[in-house]
Amino acid sequence: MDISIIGANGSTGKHIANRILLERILLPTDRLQLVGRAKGSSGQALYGFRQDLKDAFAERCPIIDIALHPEEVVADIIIMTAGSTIQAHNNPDAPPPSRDELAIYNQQIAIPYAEALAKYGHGHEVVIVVTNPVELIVVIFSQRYDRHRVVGMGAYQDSLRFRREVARSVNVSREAVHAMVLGEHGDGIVPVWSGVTIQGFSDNETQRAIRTVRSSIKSIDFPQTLLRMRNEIIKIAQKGDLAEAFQFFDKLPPDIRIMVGPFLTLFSGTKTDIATANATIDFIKSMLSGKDTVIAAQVSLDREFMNVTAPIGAPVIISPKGWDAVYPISLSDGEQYLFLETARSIQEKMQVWKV
Ligand SMILES: NC(=O)c1ccc[n+]([C@@H]2O[C@H](COP(=O)([O-])OP(=O)(O)OC[C@H]3O[C@@H](n4cnc5c(N)ncnc54)[C@H](O)[C@@H]3O)[C@@H](O)[C@H]2O)c1
Repeated sequence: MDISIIGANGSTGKHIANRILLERILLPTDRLQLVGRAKGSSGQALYGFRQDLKDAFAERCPIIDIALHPEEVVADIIIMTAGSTIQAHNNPDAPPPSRDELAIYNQQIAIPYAEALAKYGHGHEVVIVVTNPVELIVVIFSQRYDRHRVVGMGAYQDSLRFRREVARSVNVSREAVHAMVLGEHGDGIVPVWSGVTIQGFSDNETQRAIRTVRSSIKSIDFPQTLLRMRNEIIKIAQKGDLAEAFQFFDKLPPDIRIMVGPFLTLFSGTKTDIATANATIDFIKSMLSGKDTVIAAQVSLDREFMNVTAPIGAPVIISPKGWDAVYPISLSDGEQYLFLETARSIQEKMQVWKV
């Protein structure tokens, strides 16, 4: 098996490469391809990065090659991590950072890779999209290549965060909580409270626990609550008191923490690259396990779920071929409303971004 990481010299790309080798996802006879751009420092730095990986993993290293042009990308699994990332700012009058700011720039990076894949690919590649805005980059690849072989990591990572935050609030381990986040990897997230199960809790106990910890009784109130709480915490972070901001964060409801956590991390001057690499590796392992696994991921829907046609986080069955089908979970009325509103908002953005 071959894996290609586009943007391998970036912080997320590097962590992913390291984890692939650490967890022996590739055998010494397999190939890892590190992809950078010919113009710019990353192309040069990849030669050094390859050397560092060889030093670290010696005979456990797969064959590592370097590609500096989109048409040279060849692999069974292509991980798209190239692109710019959002920056924190300290201007209280400016809107909070949003992944949407990256659209124009990252779109231009993704298109040549999607076109090269459509032209030179063997048709069996699976593309895992990490680059933001995830929905946009998923649609760019899906328009040019088999959409069932393109999946975005955002909803998967948000779901892992949701499980962890619920677990933290009810004092169990993340493994004991099953939960999904659908919708957008951004303000339009849809935490599916109606589907939460907690190992060791009866249905009644689960419902009681959820009522105690969730941010709003009704899903339709969630977006407003999220905006209000996020603005409050960003103000504290912009004052420069990150210790206080993280104390405030710990008291927030779990569905708010999913969204606020990455922003607060950004304001502290660091990134979410380790968690993202971890989620990507987790995802690849599930995909390669051969078992039909249901996960939340951004895919380009064509009416398979709630009659929506948009790139959006949906419950899908994944396999080594990508996503085979949507898994028909039922949502509460409020969650359905949120999901459809998010789909409408994503469709509007796609029109603005002209895809
Ligand atoms: N989905 C998620 O949960 C999640 C989490 C973290 C980051 N991200 C996204 O992943 C992307 C990368 O984030 P990062 O923190 O690693 O950024 P980074 O700036 O550290 O790395 C980006 C890399 O992309 C490379 N690059 C730029 N243009 C390229 C091109 N044309 N071809 C090949 N490589 C190119 C750069 O040289 C750089 O090495 C961003 O869009 C970020 O928003 C997503």
